[in-house]
Amino acid sequence: MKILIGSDHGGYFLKEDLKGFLKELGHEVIDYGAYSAEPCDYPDIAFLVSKDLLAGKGDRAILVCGTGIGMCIAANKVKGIRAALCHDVFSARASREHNNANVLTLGERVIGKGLAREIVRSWLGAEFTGGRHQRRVEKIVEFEQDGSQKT
Ligand SMILES: O=C(CO)[C@H](O)[C@H](O)[C@H](O)COP(=O)(O)O
Repeated sequence: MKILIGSDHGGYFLKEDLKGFLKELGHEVIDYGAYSAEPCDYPDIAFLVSKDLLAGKGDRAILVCGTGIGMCIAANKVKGIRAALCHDVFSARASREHNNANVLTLGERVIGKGLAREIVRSWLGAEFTGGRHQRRVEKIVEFEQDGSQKT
C-alpha cells in the first residue's frame, strides 16, 4: 500500500520510527513532515495529508502528534475523512472493520513504539466488513454531504 504519514513536533520521533517499520512491511511511504522536532502546528499537517489522501495520492494515512487528539480532530474536519485515534490493537482493527477509517492517529506521548507498531500492523491488515456497518457509515457520509439525517 501507499501510506501517507505526517506528524507535528510532538509526534516526530514516533513518525520517524513508523516510517522504517512501514517500509519493512513492504509499504511505500510518503512523508509530509514534520522534518524535525522543532515546534509546528498539527492542523497544517493534518489538512495537507487528508486532502492528498482524498485526492488519491495514497491508500491510507497515519498522523501522529503528542496525544493523537489534535490530529484526529483536525483530520475529521476534512469531508471524506474518517480518522480514528487508536491506542490499542482491538480498536485499531475495529476502526477498519466497522468504521472504514481511512486515517489512523496516534499519540507519541501516550504509547510506546512497540505498541504503536502493532496498532499500525493491525490497522493496515484489517478491511471494512460492510453489511450493517455500511449502512451506518453511509449515514455519516450523507450527513457530511448535506446535513440530512435519515433514521
Ligand atoms: O494537539 C495535540 C493535543 O491534542 C498534540 O498532542 C500536540 O502535539 C500538542 O498539543 C503539542 O503541545 P506542545 O506543548 O506545543 O508541544
